[in-house]
Order: sequence, then C-alpha cells, then structure tokens
Amino acid sequence: MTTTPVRDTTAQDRQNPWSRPEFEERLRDIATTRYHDRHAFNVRMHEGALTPAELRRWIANRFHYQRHIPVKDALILAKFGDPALRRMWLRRIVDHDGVREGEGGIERWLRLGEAAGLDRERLWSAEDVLPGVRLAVDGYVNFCRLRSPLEAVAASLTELSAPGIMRTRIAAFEHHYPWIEEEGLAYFRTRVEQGSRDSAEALALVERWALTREEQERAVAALAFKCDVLWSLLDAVDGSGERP
Ligand SMILES: O=C(O)c1cc(C(=O)O)c2c(n1)C(=O)C(=O)c1cc(C(=O)O)[nH]c1-2
Repeated sequence: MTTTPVRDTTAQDRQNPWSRPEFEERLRDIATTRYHDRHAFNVRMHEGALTPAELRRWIANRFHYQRHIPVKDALILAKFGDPALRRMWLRRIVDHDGVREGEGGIERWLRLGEAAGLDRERLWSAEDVLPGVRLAVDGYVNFCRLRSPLEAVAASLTELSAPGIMRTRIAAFEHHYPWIEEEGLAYFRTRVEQGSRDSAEALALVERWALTREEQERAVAALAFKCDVLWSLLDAVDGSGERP
C-alpha cells in the first residue's frame, strides 16, 4: 500500500519525537486543513446549492461508506489482545449496527434515505454506488485490515472534525432542504456526541502508542490517507455522470 505524503523530514528530525502537544497539533492540523468540509461538493451542500438529485446521489453513495464502518471496526477489534480495548471498540460496532433489528446508525441512515425519497431495498442493493466510491471505501477497509493498530486507529481521527460538520449539515438541511423530513436528520444528531467521544478515545490511544518519531509520522500519514478517502468519495459523487 502507498503512503500519503505529508511532508519531508530529515534523518536528524526522525530521531526526536515530537512533544505530545506538538504531535497533537500536527494531527489536528491535518484533520482540519485536509478535511472534506472544504470539498466543493460539501461547500455547495452547506450553501443550499445541491439539487434533490445530487443530494440523493450523495445519500445513496455515502450509505456504502456507512455500512462498511462496522466492518472496518471489526477488523480493528480483531487486532487487539486486551479485553478492555476490545470492549471500548466494540461499542463503535454496536453504535452502527444496534443491539437489535431497527436500531443503530445504519438504520438511521436508511431512514435518512427514506426521508429523502429513496427506497431502502435499493440502498442495500448498492446499484447506485459509483466506482470511485467503491474504491475509496475498499481503500479504507483494506487499510484497516492490513495496517498496524496504531495506523488503523489514527485513520479514524478524521472524527475530530466530524462533530463540526454534523452541526453545519443539520443547520443546512433544516434551512435549505426542508423537503427532507426532519426525522431523517436523526443520524447526524446522534453522531455529534458519538463522534466527540470516539475521537477523544482514539486520540488518547494514538498518543499513548506513538512514542517514536517514526510512529508519530505513521499516525499523521494514516490520518492524511483517511482525509484522502473522504475527499475521493466526494470527488466521485461530485463528478458523476449517470452510468449507462
Ligand atoms: O458525514 C461525515 O462527514 C462523516 C465523517 C466521518 C469521518 O470524519 O471520518 C465519519 C462519519 N461521518 C460517520 O458518520 C461515521 O460514523 C464515522 C466513523 C468514522 C471512522 O473512521 O471510524 N468516521 C466517520
């Protein structure tokens, strides 16, 4: 697998780990400056400029990402030897899958789809998922499958910026897209708190595990890679003509 370049470092740099505050600042900087809230498609979404067809295309394609989040979290879970860590991470899977039928984040995303006029069977069928979205999601799942626990957990740190984009999105949907029924926004409302908690937990783990400069750089590169995943997904949705 390739590594997303972040910046050049000299051999001498490499011998000195960043202090914890400096490391955290570098992570936060990537999670801010490379985050997909700056992508033209999200900018247009937040300004209210998307057509209903574009918004539905985004919802259908983002469902492909959502349904694979618990898959990648199960791959991460399987890397942990410590029961306390597994318990912590297991909660993420439950957040998305629910404890029983009809609950959880995936179900809430399906209801968002229905509130926007999409059929849940069609969402599950993945018929409308664009090739670039499949590749971006596969890229993220395989990254978590193949890389170290440190890198897989660091990749989730885009969630440092997720609560902010959720709040912006809720306001944008209420204001600009009132044709989407209010109950459809439950997914975003729930993620504000879940994303804050998840990112705080993941940041603490990454700071605990990345002790050498090399490990710190790997964590930063993993986060940059994940920003690229989210960006590529939107590139595909933004650029899409309908497939034949
Ligand atoms: O809608 C978004 O902008 C957005 C972004 C992200 C993110 O930043 O990775 C996640 C989510 N949503 C999300 O809903 C979600 O469950 C989630 C899990 C993860 C992860 O990498 O573990 N990121 C995100």
